[in-house]
Parts: sequence; C-alpha cells; structure tokens
Amino acid sequence: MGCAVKDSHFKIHLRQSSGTLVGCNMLCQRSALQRWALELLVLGFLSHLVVRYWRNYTAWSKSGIPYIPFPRDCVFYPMHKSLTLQKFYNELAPNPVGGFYKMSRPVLLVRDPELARRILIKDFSQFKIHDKEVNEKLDPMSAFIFNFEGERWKILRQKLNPIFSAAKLKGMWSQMMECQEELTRYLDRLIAEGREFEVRGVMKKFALDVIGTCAFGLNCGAIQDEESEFRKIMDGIIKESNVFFFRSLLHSMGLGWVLALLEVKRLGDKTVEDFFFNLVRECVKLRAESGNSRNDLMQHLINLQHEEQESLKQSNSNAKPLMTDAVVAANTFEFFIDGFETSAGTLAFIFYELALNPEVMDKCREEVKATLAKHGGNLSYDSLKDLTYIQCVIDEALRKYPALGRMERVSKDAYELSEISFTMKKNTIINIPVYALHHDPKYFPNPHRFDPDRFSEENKHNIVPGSYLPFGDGPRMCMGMRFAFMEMKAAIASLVMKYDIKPSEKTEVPLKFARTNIVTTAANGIWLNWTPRKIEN
Ligand code: HEM
Repeated sequence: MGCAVKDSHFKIHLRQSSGTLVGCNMLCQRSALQRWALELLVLGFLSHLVVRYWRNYTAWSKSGIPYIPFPRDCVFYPMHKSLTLQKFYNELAPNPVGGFYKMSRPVLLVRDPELARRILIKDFSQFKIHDKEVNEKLDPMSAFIFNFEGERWKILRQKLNPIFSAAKLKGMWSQMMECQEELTRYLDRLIAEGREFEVRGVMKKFALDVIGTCAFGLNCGAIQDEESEFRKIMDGIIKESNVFFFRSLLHSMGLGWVLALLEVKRLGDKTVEDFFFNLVRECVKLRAESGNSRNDLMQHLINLQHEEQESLKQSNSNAKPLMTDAVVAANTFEFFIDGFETSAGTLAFIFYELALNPEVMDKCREEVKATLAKHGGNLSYDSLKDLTYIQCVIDEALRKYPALGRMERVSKDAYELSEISFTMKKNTIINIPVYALHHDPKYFPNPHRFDPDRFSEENKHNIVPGSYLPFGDGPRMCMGMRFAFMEMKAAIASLVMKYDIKPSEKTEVPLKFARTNIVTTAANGIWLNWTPRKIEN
C-alpha cells in the first residue's frame, strides 16, 4: 500500500514535475522569444538612432554652409547657453548664417540682423516658435499663447492684445505705486535691521506683487509675507529647472517623443497646476458672487470665455471653444511667469550697473527731480514719458543683459535664402543669438561698457535694425513690453531718489551668469550696499 501510495505519489509527482518541466520549457521558450524580441527592438532602436544621428551629423557638411563640427559645449554646457552661442557666433564670422549641432540636431545660427528680421517679421508665418512637442491633454498648463501656432495663436493674440493698452496701463498705475511703496517700506526695514539682501530676490517679490495686483486683482503678499503661498509656488516652479534641463536634453537629442511616451509633464509638480486651476475658479466665483468686475487681465480672460460661450450657444455651433478653462488657467500662469522673472531680473541688473556707474545714477536722479518738479511733485503715469534717460538706462541694461539671450524658430517648410544660395529644409531649427548680437562690437562698439547714451534720441538711429532684440520683433513680439517698462520706471525712479546704492564687498565684477537658467541671471546673485539718502527738496 505504502509502496503503491509511494508509487502513485511518485507518478503524480513525476507527472507534476514533467508538467512543470513542459511548462518550464514553454516558459523558457517564451522568455527566450521575449528576450529576442526585446533585443531586436533595442537593436532596431539603436540602429535607428545611429542612422538618424549619422544623417543629422552630415547635414551641415553636405549643405555647403560653414559650420562647427561637434561642439562639446552643447553636450555639457560649461557656460550659459547665450555665451555658448556667442562663441559659435564669433567662430562663424563673417558669414550671415552658420551651422552647429545641438547634441544630434543640426541648428542654423542666424548672424545677420536683416535675416533675423525677415524670419521674425516679414516671413514669420513660415516659422513655428519652437520644436517642442506640446501635449495639452497630458499637460493642460502648456495651453498658453506662446505654445500656440497658426490661426489659434492669431485669434488668441488678437483677443489678448488690448489688455496692455495705454488706457488699461494707466488704470493699473495706482496699484503699481502701492507695490512700490510696500517695496520701499520693506527695504527700509531690511536696512534698519542691518540685513544684507540679494537684489534679484527682492525685486522678484516686488514684481510678483505687481503682476498679482495689476493683472489679477490679487494680493500675493510676496513682499510682506515670508510664508506667501504665491512665492512658494513660484519658487517651486523655478526650482524645477532639473525637469526643464532633462526635457531640453531629450529634445536636443531628438528624443522629445520619449517625454510624451513617459508622460513627463512640463511641470513635474501637480500642485502648480492645481493652484492655478483653483485660482481661476475662485476668481470667477468671487467676481460672480460680488458682482464686481475689474479692469484687469483676469477679467479680460473671464469676459472672453463668457463671450465665446454665449456666441457658441446662440449659433448652436459644435465648434471647439478656444477659451477653455485650461486655456484661461494656462495663460494666467504664463502671465505670472513672464511678468515677474524677466522684469525682476532686469531691475536687478539695472541697480547693479547704477551702483558701478555713479555718473549714470546721478543723471537718473537729475531727471527724476526735473520730472517731479514739472508734475507737481508726483510721479504719475503721465509723467513717465518724461523719464527719457531712465528709458535709455533700461534699454541699455536689456542690451547688456537680455532676459532671453536667444530665440528659436523652426521652418514649417523648405525656406530659401537666395542671397547665399541655400535652402533650409522643413523642420530646420533656427537660433537667433540675441545676446551675441547685442555684444557684437560691429553693432555696439565697446559692448562691455554700460552706456545708456547709445539709445538717446541723437544716437538711436545708429542702431542697426535686427541687432537689438530684447523683446523679440514682429507679430510675436513680447506682449508685456509696455507693462514691463512702466513697472521698471516706477521702481528705478523711486529707489534712486530714496537710496544710495553702491558696490559692496560681495559685489561680483564682472558678473558670472548662472549656467542652466533660461532667463539670464547672475550665478552668485547681485549684492549691493543700500543706505537711505537725505531727502532733497
Ligand atoms: C523685461 C521684461 C521682459 C522681457 C525682456 C521679455 C521678453 C520677451 C521676448 C524676447 C519674447 C518673444 C519670444 C520669441 O519671440 O521667441 C516675449 C514674448 C512674450 N512675452 Fe515678454 N518679456 C518681458 C516681460 C513680459 C511681461 C511683463 C509680460 C506679461 C505680463 C510678458 C508677456 C509675454 C507674452 C505673453 C509673450 C508671448 C507672445 C506671443 O507668443 O505671441 N512679457 N517676451
């Protein structure tokens, strides 16, 4: 019995184990097949990359235009991208265009200002603004105007254009001055407490409060409140530079599609998305409940959405609305980002240059004194037009430190440059090296000198069109330029009168630029010595 049992047990065991063996064999075969398939897939992918890279790397040698063979600088970025481009720009002189490789991707560098203007102005519709894949479903916060193309961009731009009209700007002036007063109170406090402060950091708080109150009717409390939720959110976005870096690395390797495959969002942190969606929802609700409508950007966006919904309803149309909740939230977000990083950074560079050039600071003060005398002691919106020298100071700061040191475009189709017998292919990436143009002695003699007089009435006709592009040019030129001028003039005119601003032991001369920031930024911050001035009568 025992034996039979043993036997049958053995048989069962055998059967089981042979079953296991068969199963195991099948599994092994299947896993070998899977491994083969995987190996084939990887091999296919690698060969695709090799072929693609090879094709790309021969793009310029076959083109007949001068090029830089394999720039290590575009792999490791040992310096800020604007400086890398300046290096290529100088190496490719005196040709109007030249080629280089951004990792594997051929990029056309435009050295000629006239050609830059043609791309930005006359033939702007033949170019896309960038080559990034934008997935609005995955990434609703990417549905902002800068990412739009064609008819969709044109309609939104037309709808948004009036938000910074002269009348609207004038309406924002008193709110802007309130932020200005808050800023001086804050600086007085820091100085009284003997606290050193980094200038850009302080200007960022000011610029955030300005855009918050003027464009959205929100008190961000960035200056007053160290724990301001807005500031944390904004700082969080800027700290996400690793995600930005990773994204741009994959793009430059021609692997932007991997981001879509891995569903990598533009902003890794979902709290930012939620924050702006809730912000818009709350604003709409509050304004509807209180019946208060304001004369600001938020109201403009709400009205546009409302008008569109009404017109679609009336025409019984099934057309897709343009002003979706995502478009409203994403554009709110964009205006915050554009509105505070660029202006704050430029203000910091301006105070740095004023501290290093006391004669320029004195001229600013003289101008403010004369303007105040003319306007009854008040810095009003109407008095801003008299601050012509301060305007030159801003223009010169934006020449020396353009917030965006380069602009990108991508050809939608083949595009002919008949003057050099070269046709760029469809989807060619084009780089307009704004920083390099601004520092070319051919256009701006002695480019490292801070000389606001380059932009004076008598001299500004010497500026070669297309060589000075701090706000871009043509139909896609910056929408917030006049707003930024107003904000910067308000800050400069008030602060130069209130404080003596001098270099301190920590002031870095010359400045080094942060390597990875998109916006031009001093790597080690801007540190100056601020002391209250005796108020002159
Ligand atoms: C010193 C301050 C600023 C600088 C230097 C600056 C620079 C620029 C540049 C160079 C462009 C064009 C990019 C291109 O063509 O590739 C641009 C576009 C844009 N800027 Fe500004 N900007 C500043 C302030 C602002 C402010 C304060 C706002 C809004 C509150 C703003 C909103 C925009 C928008 C919406 C676009 C996209 C326009 C479009 O695609 O049609 N900017 N900016």
